[in-house]
Amino acid sequence: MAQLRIALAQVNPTVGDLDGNADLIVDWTRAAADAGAHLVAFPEMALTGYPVEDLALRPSFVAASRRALGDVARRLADAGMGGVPVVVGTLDRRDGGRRPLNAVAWLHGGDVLIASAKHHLPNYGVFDEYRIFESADTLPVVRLHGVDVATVICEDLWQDGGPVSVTRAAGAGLLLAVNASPYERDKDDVRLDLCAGRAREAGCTLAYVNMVGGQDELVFDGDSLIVGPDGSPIARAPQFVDHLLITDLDLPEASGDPGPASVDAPGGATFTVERRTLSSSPVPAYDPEPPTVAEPLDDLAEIYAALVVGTRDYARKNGFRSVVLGLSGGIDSALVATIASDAVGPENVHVVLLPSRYSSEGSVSDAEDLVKRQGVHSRIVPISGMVEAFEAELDLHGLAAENLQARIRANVWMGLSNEHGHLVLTGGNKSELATGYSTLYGDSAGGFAPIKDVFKTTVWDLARWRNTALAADLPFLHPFAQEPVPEAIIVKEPSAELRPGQRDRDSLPEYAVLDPVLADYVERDMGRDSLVAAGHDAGLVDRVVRLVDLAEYKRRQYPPGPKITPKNFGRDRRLPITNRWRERG
Ligand SMILES: Nc1ncnc2c1ncn2[C@@H]1O[C@H](COP(=O)(O)OP(=O)(O)OC[C@H]2O[C@@H]([n+]3cccc(C(=O)O)c3)[C@H](O)[C@@H]2O)[C@@H](O)[C@H]1O
Ligand SMILES: Nc1ncnc2c1ncn2[C@@H]1O[C@H](COP(=O)(O)OP(=O)(O)OP(=O)(O)O)[C@@H](O)[C@H]1O
Ligand SMILES: NC(=O)CC[C@H](N)C(=O)O
Repeated sequence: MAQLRIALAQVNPTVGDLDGNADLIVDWTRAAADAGAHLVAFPEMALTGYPVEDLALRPSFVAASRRALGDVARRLADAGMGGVPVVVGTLDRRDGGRRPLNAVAWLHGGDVLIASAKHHLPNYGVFDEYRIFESADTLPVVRLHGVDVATVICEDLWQDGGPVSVTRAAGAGLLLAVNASPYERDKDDVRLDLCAGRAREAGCTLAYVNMVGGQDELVFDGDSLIVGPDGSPIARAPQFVDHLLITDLDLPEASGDPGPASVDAPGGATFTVERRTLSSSPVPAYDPEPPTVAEPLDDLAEIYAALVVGTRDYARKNGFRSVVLGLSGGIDSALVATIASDAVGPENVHVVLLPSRYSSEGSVSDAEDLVKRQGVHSRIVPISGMVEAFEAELDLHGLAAENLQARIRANVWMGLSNEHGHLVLTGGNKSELATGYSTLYGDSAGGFAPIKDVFKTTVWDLARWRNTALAADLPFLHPFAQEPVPEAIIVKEPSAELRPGQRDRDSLPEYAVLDPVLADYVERDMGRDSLVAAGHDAGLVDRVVRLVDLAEYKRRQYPPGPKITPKNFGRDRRLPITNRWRERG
């Protein structure tokens, strides 16, 4: 056996920021080298950020990415780190290739030593990789201190018959997977099982490095890990934070046999095994450090973390230091304000209380209680006068007059955003987006929507969870002196307060009944008959399905927000707006 100290760099790159990401790679390699690592691995497309979407189709970006990779290799060597091999995901192109490659490169001694590319291109859910990349059939195997290390890229683990299926025959002693695997609820357990199964298939230890941070509607949770050849966990990084996972591994030494130059995979592809040797003699024995094994977060903690990180990184990476939102005294805007305080700090959160003639007493007093608890900036802008002026000029009645209030509120947020440079946060939840229960250009206006993928029942759960959570539970929670969400806001009946006595339940089924139907229809794509067969009331199903189908046009105009479920409204669910298909009984 040979000893190797592996560093998995769970970093947060920014899409398109080649210079900033290059600095990240150099800085983290330095930290890994200082910790005595023999190999440092960065996530999939760490140099470009992920996903680059159609930027990959722009020759200027591909060329700049290729130049940046060579520059990083030279910078590492110039800084005295050329002796530590660095494995990094990047964007590449084959001479004469039709499309670019989602690639992984080994940097060593100032050079780009070897570059291979992803075989399985995910093209479902939020992914569009067939559109932008071409697939490759190579398995790189690099001999490092006597251990043969093979590399694969993210989706290559998720599909059968790819490079993992030939790793055992290629004789690898360590399989290194570089990933950009977005968060969704419970995915950490799925990934652990997946890695365990692939380690057993490959017959060797598997090291999995994932990205962390937010990119538009995706949030990467990190959760990098290492499992042994029998699938048993060896090391695990904490979720949602930058982390250098350093682990000492005992790995089998490569045999003298040069191994096959190509291997047929069970699915029919033939993989070329591209071999290089960096050093064939083992590292002298040293005292290994105990591995880090972080506990995964529980369900509500990880959802909340995803919402905070998604909001924080959207604001930061788009140049916003502060946010503004309407605070109504209802639970949705209360939770969004709390997420915002955790994401950018209460000193950078500006809330506006916009009472109308229909606002309840608690609308202002409960909102003010939250302002006091969290220490955010607030102002009151009564809207009755603006509404009356508008009504008088336009002669609006009924729903048109009701919606006017929501639109005037949105004008206030956008005005303050234009004036002070705040990002406007939008308060709609997934139950509202699903049923179209929001006003176009009114409460649905804004730049980023932190809870758009969170069903209303989970909104309440998260508010309760946050009131009990301590800064020790998650490193980025603000240490409020008291519970940040007033109990009065959590227990009150939901209402848009656009007309006297309006309650959500006059327009929608109770959320406890609605949300399970929505989960089955929206996230599991069940048709009308399957929904009824699953036990949902037939009348309720017909009503809900109709509301969802008719609201597609509203969703298409909704701001982006963090994905936390298996199917979000956004890249995950693409339906025609003009659509006469109706689910019928
Ligand atoms: N297929 C299509 N493609 C493009 N546009 C389409 C369209 N169909 C209608 N439209 C447009 O959409 C308009 C109707 O949508 P919209 O103006 O939103 O109005 P609408 O959906 O009729 O009313 C908003 C509803 O949201 C409720 N709500 C719930 C929670 C909070 C709030 C709040 O504001 O705080 C509101 C409110 O009580 C009311 O029931 C039509 O007048 C038309 O202009
Ligand atoms: N009186 C108000 N002052 C400030 N903002 C408001 C007011 N009323 C509504 N809004 C804005 O419009 C959004 C939509 O209102 P909606 O009633 O759907 O949500 P909510 O009041 O936060 O929660 P709930 O639905 O539980 O009452 C709010 O989140 C808030 O941003
Ligand atoms: N970047 C990828 O290839 C990600 C795809 C993979 N199924 C995941 O979600 O982890």
